[in-house]
Amino acid sequence: MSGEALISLAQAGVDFGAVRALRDVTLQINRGERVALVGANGSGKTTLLRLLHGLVAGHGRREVHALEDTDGRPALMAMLFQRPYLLHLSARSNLLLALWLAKVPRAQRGERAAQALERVGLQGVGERAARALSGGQQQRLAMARAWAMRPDILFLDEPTASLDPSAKREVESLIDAFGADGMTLVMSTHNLGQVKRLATRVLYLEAGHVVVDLPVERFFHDPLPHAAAQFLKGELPWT
Ligand SMILES: Nc1ncnc2c1ncn2[C@@H]1O[C@H](COP(=O)(O)OP(=O)(O)OP(=O)(O)O)[C@@H](O)[C@H]1O
Repeated sequence: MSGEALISLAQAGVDFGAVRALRDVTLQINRGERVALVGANGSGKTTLLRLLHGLVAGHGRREVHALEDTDGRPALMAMLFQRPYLLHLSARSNLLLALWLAKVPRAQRGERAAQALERVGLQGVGERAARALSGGQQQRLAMARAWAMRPDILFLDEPTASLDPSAKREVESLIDAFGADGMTLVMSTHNLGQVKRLATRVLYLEAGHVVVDLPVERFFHDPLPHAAAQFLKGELPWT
């Protein structure tokens, strides 16, 4: 149900040796939200994505909630990285392999892979080598692979940072469409225009701490703490 809690963190943190990458994070990701994580380099955005996904061990409490409309199944998650990790196989075989790893029955894999390629507009290149596709196509293939898993939550770590403007637009419009389909999105980005276009809620991180957590329109209009305001004005490094 829209608005129900999917993941909660309470007093959560992550240390890498002596580096305190995240500290004292208490928040909830709710169904249907599109959350943007912003902040300077090293502020902890990627670590927060990884902690929410469960890819990194932290301290404090992390809870993945049972969904109301699925007999108590916990939310399914997928992650998209800045540079997609694709194997030296055809685009279609990359999808088939992911479906096999996800234990999708063999009889369904072909159809699911074809649907996923079509969903991202790559139906014409299924037999081409994945790594020979353009950067934008590779990212769309990674999105198809995530979509094929039918995740409730998609985490995206700077998904358009290494793309040219036209590929960026294509990937952005797919992210937007996934959100419109009801997928909950949590995305780190250095692109404030993208935040305006895609997000409903913004978390601003500073030195591993979530300093601002606001609906997107308030983030761009409310008075913010000093460093966050400087960041918005482009006076802090964020490229
Ligand atoms: N595997 C790791 N081992 C040691 N330190 C790490 C590791 N991953 C991240 N860090 C440190 O944790 C802090 C937060 O890093 P993180 O990558 O989460 O920041 P970020 O906001 O995503 O940065 P960027 O915008 O540059 O991607 C940084 O000081 C970083 O150097």
